Amino acid sequence: MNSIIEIKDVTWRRDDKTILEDVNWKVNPGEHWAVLGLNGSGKTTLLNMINGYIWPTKGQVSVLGHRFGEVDLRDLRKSIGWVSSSLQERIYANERTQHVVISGKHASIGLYEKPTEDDYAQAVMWMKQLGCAHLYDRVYQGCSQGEKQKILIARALMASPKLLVLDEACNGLDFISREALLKSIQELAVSPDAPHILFVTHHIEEIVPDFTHTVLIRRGTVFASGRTSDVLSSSVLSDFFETPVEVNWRNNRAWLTAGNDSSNIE
Ligand SMILES: Nc1ncnc2c1ncn2[C@@H]1O[C@H](COP(=O)(O)OP(=O)(O)OP(=O)(O)O)[C@@H](O)[C@H]1O
Repeated sequence: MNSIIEIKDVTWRRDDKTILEDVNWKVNPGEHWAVLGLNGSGKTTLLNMINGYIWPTKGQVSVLGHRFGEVDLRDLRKSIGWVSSSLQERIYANERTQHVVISGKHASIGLYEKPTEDDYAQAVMWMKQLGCAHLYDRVYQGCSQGEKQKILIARALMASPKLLVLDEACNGLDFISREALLKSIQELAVSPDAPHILFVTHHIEEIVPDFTHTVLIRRGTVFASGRTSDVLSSSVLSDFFETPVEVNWRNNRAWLTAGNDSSNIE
């Protein structure tokens, strides 16, 4: 497979509005990407396109080596895991954690078949990988926000996806829960046969070193993309945010502070 994702000259218009414009972006095998953009910049639209929920007005999309128009999108979606807040809201309140995880095997909400021994064994394996095996047999709704995210990631892994989209996975987490989740995601990223990860965020400090590459989305266009260490520089980000910011690297992570002149931040 030459590329995991290839988006060529893609534009998407809705009504009179251009939501994505001339987007070019390539994810190669072996890369994990952070997707960073402000509210309304077009990240979700781009993800919806990658998952085949919307079709480009212009340009070409290939995902996991399949060109849109030449592939059954329902089949393709089986290879894509997606964890988002909208999924969080759909899980049944009284479901046990291991059953939430097992439901990922067929991407269903709830279970329609009696799980096999093998299903339970796999659920435990993925819960261990995510550092949440201690939550086995707990009621899902009783888990904390960070614990729920780990369970939902384990759920997505039950289908052995080749691409895993984590959409604002750290939203609503306190510092400790956020760091615990990021640690689990990093361990997943370096594990054998790890899926390619797309980590969508508003926050630079969530971009851990295993996200080898970063794409910056602004107003429906790719502002910059490339190796994370190159993209997350003070000069690139000051241009991106259109206000001076300073990036400090600590433990291979970029930390952002407003620069001298923060008068543009309202
Ligand atoms: N179906 C649609 N019809 C019209 N406008 C849309 C549609 N989908 C998205 N938009 C608009 O496109 C822009 C980009 O939205 P999108 O949800 O992709 O941004 P985002 O980067 O994911 O934002 P956030 O970080 O706030 O979730 C927004 O202005 C949004 O209102």
